[in-house]
Amino acid sequence: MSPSQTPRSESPRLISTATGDYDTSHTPEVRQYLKTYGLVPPAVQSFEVQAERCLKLLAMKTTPIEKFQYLVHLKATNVHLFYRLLAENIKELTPLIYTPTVGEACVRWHEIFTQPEGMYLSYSDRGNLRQILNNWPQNVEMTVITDGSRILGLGDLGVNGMGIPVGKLALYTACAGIRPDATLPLTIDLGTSNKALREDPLYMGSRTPKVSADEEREFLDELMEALTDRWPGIVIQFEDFKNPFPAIERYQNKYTMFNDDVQGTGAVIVGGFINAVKASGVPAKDHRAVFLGAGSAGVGVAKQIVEYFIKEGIPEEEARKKFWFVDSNGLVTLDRGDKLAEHKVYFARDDNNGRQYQSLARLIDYVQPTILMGLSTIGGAFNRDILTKMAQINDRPVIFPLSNPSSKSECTFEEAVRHTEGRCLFASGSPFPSIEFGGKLLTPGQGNNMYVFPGIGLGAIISKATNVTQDMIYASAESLSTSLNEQEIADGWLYPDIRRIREVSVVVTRGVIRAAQKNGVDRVPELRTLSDEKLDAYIKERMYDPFNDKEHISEELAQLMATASGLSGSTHGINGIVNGLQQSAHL
Ligand SMILES: NC(=O)C1=CN([C@@H]2O[C@H](COP(=O)(O)OP(=O)(O)OC[C@H]3O[C@@H](n4cnc5c(N)ncnc54)[C@H](O)[C@@H]3O)[C@@H](O)[C@H]2O)C=CC1
Ligand SMILES: CC(=O)C(=O)O
Ligand SMILES: [Mg+2]
Repeated sequence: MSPSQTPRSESPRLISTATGDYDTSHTPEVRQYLKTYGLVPPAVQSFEVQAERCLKLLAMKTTPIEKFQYLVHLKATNVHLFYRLLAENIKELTPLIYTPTVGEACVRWHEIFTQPEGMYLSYSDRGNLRQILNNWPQNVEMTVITDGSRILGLGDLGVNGMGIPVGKLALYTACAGIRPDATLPLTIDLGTSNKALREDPLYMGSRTPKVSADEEREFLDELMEALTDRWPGIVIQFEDFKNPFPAIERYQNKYTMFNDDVQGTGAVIVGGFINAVKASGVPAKDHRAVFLGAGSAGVGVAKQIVEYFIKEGIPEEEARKKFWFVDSNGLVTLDRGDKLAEHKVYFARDDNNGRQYQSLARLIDYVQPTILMGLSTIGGAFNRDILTKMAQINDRPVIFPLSNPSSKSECTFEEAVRHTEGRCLFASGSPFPSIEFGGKLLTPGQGNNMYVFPGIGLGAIISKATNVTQDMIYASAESLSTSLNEQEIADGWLYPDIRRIREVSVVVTRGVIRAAQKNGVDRVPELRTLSDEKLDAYIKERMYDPFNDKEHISEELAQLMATASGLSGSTHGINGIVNGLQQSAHL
């Protein structure tokens, strides 16, 4: 074919975002078809060659933020290549698009912004939300919403919080294969309590203080209705709200929604906790947990551990008493003299005999806990003294510093290992490197909701669930705990290798779908009769594969790609296609 020939068809073409059109892996025939012939350098390049260039470019960037920006650019210009690169390097790249780097990116969002990557809806837009949603050009299956009011452990960052929905949804695509063009990062601009941002000339949100709780509720009522009207079947994840409880209460039985910080975090920690309990050698009934931080994540985690204890045969009243919470005012007790937020009351102690504990160290002496959880946003709070105490009390202390990003982690992996003589059962919210200790290579667990939210979302989408029930959330935890392979179990890991996240997400998705069916909230009866094996195959088939994007490609184009690769009519994936491409000479 000569470059001057017209393409064989005007439409339909690759329509996702057209960002894959300039992919240098396309053959001359495909370029002709896409009308990109001559607009792309002549050589046809395999993914391996493309990846080599991307990784070299990434290595040339000296700071995490520069690397983050390069990956934002890659996603905007070649979405499939971005996801191929991410799939092949998930362990190395996740810290650059998610915690910890996304934390710094959000803090500096107003300085580093180059292009919009989602929707912004402001309080002043109320009354028109449904109409504004029409401006989003694609069909949406999954949205992540934040109001930016508690971004990781970094406080209220207003609309700078957009990095979080963008990062979470990139993981939805990378980990569970939700199509990138079916995701909507959504930031609602309800004002911010962050005065410095309000006064910064580069800040891109409203320069007003945060609206009241009543105003927020009215706005969210309109938004939830608008979203489900515009995209019936949409799954809505709430993320990083300072006070997430009213929305959970109000919407969980009305819409297909969940809150990731309360419910997703609870599930991921139960998933690892089940394995930690087994490894600790201490039966569930003998565990005692001290939590530093009694916010949405802390209470969400503890509530789900209570559910686990109950399933282990421990009565609820006894299970509830296994928790001691410390917040910024000390041990949470019923008689400490301040008005407790409603979510803390369930775990507030009434057996403290009037004694109030301000110091974590003294509380540890008093409780003698087997478990220490950190969801406090206080970096370094698990200091040498605290860790040493935990090691003195327990053979295998459970140490979970879960605050994000890394700077807010209550301790590092190295500190936990060193001060517990390598005996701790450890998971942190942000990743830490493996370390050598006592002649062994020790690898930390990452107790981050990224292990479950992709499967919760995909399970709800596939089963067309009317609601995300608590059983679906709990099922994600149980499924996660069973997803470790023999080697991971033998090595004493609490969570599976993140490099297997797509396999793990299939297991989690299946568990979530089965729970939806059990609760009768599913709307795809055909899936009920499938065996687990067949359901897994169905889930995998449904997942977007950046190496072999079959959707939104016309038959003609698919044929053209397959012909070029010598795989006519087959869907063997990019590797097959790439091998073919490498052999085909450019014109
Ligand atoms: N690993 C994971 O998957 C997740 C981690 N997180 C992290 O958990 C942290 C907390 O999140 P939320 O509970 O939503 O925030 P939050 O603001 O609702 O709660 C923070 C809690 O820490 C307490 N606190 C603050 N200063 C303290 C101090 N000096 N001593 C003792 N307690 C203190 C507060 O009183 C409050 O109870 C954040 O860093 C967040 O990034 C949250 C969700 C998921
Ligand atoms: C991981 C997460 O959701 C958080 O730190 O808020
Ligand atoms: Mg969060």
